[in-house]
Amino acid sequence: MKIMVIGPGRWGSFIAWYLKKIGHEVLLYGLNGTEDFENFKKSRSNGIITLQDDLELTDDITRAKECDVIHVSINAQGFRNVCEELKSIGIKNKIIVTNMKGIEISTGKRLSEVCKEIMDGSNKVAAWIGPGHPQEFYRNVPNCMVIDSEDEDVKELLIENYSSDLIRFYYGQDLIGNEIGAAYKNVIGIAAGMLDGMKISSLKGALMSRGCREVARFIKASGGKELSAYGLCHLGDYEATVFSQYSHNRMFGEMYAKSEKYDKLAEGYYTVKAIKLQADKMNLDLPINNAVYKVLYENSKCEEEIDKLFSRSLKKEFY
Ligand SMILES: NC(=O)C1=CN([C@@H]2O[C@H](COP(=O)(O)OP(=O)(O)OC[C@H]3O[C@@H](n4cnc5c(N)ncnc54)[C@H](OP(=O)(O)O)[C@@H]3O)[C@@H](O)[C@H]2O)C=CC1
Ligand SMILES: O=C(CO)COP(=O)(O)O
Repeated sequence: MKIMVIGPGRWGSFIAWYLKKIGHEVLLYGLNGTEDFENFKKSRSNGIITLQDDLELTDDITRAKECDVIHVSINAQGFRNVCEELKSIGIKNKIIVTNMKGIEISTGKRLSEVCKEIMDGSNKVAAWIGPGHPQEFYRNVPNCMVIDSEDEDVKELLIENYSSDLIRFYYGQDLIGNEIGAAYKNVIGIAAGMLDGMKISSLKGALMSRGCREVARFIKASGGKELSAYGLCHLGDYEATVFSQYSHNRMFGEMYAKSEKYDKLAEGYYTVKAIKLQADKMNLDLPINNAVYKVLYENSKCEEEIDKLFSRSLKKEFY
């Protein structure tokens, strides 16, 4: 297949490298003058991966018209603008794959919903999510991921063409739950980092268990399947987020707890706000999201929020 990947960052560059490695024709699109794209133009490397010589770099978005599939891997809050741009150049009859984890703050929409709202109805949308860091894949450590879509044929086509001994794809069965679970795990990752920063990492087991229950409640209230909280897109992504040295969200949380600055993209910082706004509208009890939100947006101290979580009324485990 001929494929464009939009976003030459940590994950987009890996997606491009991977798709090229398994035999597809790949264009990696970036904006001139941005650090990641300029580095690839100069050295074909970002310090994590080195792109194949015949993987084409382009700054011409209209070349998306030549492709069968368009992947997008930028910051989730910027996705609407990319959809508008693709629409403005007349993109039709393509498969759009979201390689991002987030929920739009201004609308509370999942990324596939944003895409469907804006793009021409002839396009199909899919989400490729689940655990995995480029640093691990690049040293040939395999992982299991998910491709989900409302369109069964698109799911089939992508999974047939993208599976390899490096990535074992599972057929997603709940686009709502999988997109929410993938986005929410970054909030849990920030909470995990805060525990590390406070030197109380032993609470991560409780965080994972209570986190899954909280996410399951939010997924159910949003029309998805509770079970998806326990699938690859959420629980299955905890090792890569709650424990990994490579997780930007975990590292952001750790540094925040230590009052240190972190300048890489941590999607959970935005997702926590999107979820808080939705939870307030839906009158939902999401204590971990609420605690992280209070720390990041209302100047509460991590220790104060832990105390509040522990002094909540006693509950049945599976309420
Ligand atoms: N296992 C998985 O599924 C993983 C998923 N992710 C997800 O991937 C997404 C991206 O994360 P990550 O790669 O770490 O982020 P990065 O910040 O490393 O990469 C984003 C890149 O997109 C570029 N960009 C932003 N806007 C545009 C635009 N309009 N057109 C072209 N390029 C643009 C950025 O340029 P600039 O430098 O100017 O901002 C940057 O190079 C996130 O949603 C993250 O959650 C990440 C890792 C693993
Ligand atoms: O989604 C990821 C791993 O699966 C990447 O997580 P971070 O953005 O926290 O590094």
